[in-house]
Amino acid sequence: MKIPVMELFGPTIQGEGMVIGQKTMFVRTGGCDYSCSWCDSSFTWDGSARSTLMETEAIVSELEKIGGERFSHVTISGGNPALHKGIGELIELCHQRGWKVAVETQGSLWQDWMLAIDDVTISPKPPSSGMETDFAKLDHYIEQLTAASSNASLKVVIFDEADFTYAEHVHKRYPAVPFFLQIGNDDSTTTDDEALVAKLLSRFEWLIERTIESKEMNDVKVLPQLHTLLWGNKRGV
Ligand SMILES: C[S@@+](CC[C@H](N)C(=O)[O-])C[C@H]1O[C@@H](n2cnc3c(N)ncnc32)[C@H](O)[C@@H]1O
Ligand SMILES: Nc1nc2[nH]cc(C(=O)O)c2c(=O)[nH]1
Ligand code: SF4
Ligand SMILES: [Mg+2]
Repeated sequence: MKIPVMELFGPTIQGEGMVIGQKTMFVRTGGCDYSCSWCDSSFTWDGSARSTLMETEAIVSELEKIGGERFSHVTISGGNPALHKGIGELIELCHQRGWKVAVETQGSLWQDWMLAIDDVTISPKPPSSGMETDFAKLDHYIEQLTAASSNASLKVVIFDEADFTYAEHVHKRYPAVPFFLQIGNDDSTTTDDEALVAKLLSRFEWLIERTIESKEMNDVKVLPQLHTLLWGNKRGV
């Protein structure tokens, strides 16, 4: 089956969430059912860049070509990878080669292949994104993953106080799911890395302090986007 691919890159490290630091390749798919105001990968859905329709075997060959034998983990992100049925076949091909597979999605669309993923990150969107969470859909998502004992986590990006309140609500609704807070990057186009890092570290400190204050947030992890601290807004890292 064919999948629209925006970019394939790596090996790099996973810069976010539950498997932060994990050496991994990335497959970034095209298209999203959301349009978050601060999306750092808006080229996947805003028409500014083109995807390439690729057979799953060709994706695997390309990963082998650019990553050689220097990886055993593949992260599928987007856009929303859950738009694409063909990813089930891609997961199978990766597993046949002994690679683990992670996915990044916002939890708005379900695919049965989600149950075959080794690390599922669900990132529901807070008010600052301009998107609205369909909690009935998210409930269903979490139920299916929990029933299958999937290795899943929730990750909420935080820009402001309203986002923090939203995150408290989400964590309270799904207390058994490992929960991550991630600092938001409000300037995902600047090339001034020094100023960007200074701003992100100061926002990170604010988020840590805010979390320390909150009695709803006793069992959470607070993280930056490690790749942004290291490489700024550079694409393909
Ligand atoms: C580009 S999205 C693609 C996967 C999926 N559409 C999603 O949103 O989960 C990958 C991750 O980047 C996060 N992200 C996007 N823009 C960001 C920004 N400006 N600052 C911090 N995190 C951001 C998303 O919340 C998500 O967790
Ligand atoms: N290094 C690195 N880590 C990431 N974690 C999530 C990413 C994404 O854009 O989905 C991402 C990315 O683009 N690069
Ligand atoms: S859901 Fe993810 S890819 Fe889609 S617009 Fe939001 S951050 Fe970007
Ligand atoms: Mg990213």
